[in-house]
Amino acid sequence: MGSADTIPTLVEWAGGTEAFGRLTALFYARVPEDPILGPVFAGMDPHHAAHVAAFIAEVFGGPTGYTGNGGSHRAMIVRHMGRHLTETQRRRWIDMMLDTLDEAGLPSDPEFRAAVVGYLEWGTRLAVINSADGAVPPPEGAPMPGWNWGPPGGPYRG
Ligand code: HEM
Repeated sequence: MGSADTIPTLVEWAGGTEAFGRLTALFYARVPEDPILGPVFAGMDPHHAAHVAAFIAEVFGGPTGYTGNGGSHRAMIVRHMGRHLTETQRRRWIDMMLDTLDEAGLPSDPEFRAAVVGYLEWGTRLAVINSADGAVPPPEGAPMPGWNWGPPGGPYRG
């Protein structure tokens, strides 16, 4: 974690990539029993939770655990294409993710949660758009998105 005069990345503030591993493991363990999300993720890759954790941690300023293992921004988008995700499914995904952030013990301070919610709104709405007919994937080599603290600028430390 950054010293008092440096701004930590969102991953550092959360306690490292492992915190996101905890989050997605809990989330995707629950998904099969959910009446709305269960069918969407039927046949999910067994490594799905770990891949999503690596992706989010990389976006949040952590190590290159997704692109360093063959993933890319484009590959992630392609995984959503043709799935025709609905607003109901998106909303359920984000609602469950917000509950799981609490259960997995990720930081609950206003600055961290504002940044995370902003990202989840952005990312889930893009997932829906990219899952619709006619979506065009980004080019090979398109950079991973990066997310940071946004307007609050960093965690509040008194
Ligand atoms: C911020 C939001 C999201 C992120 C960061 C994200 C991330 C990812 C990633 C990284 C993959 C590829 C995993 C791999 O490489 O194996 C993936 C696949 C997938 N995502 Fe998302 N996703 C998001 C939102 C959503 C939403 C809202 C839905 C549905 C309601 C969804 C449904 C799926 C499905 C069905 C797959 C394929 C799973 C499989 O068959 O293995 N995603 N997502």
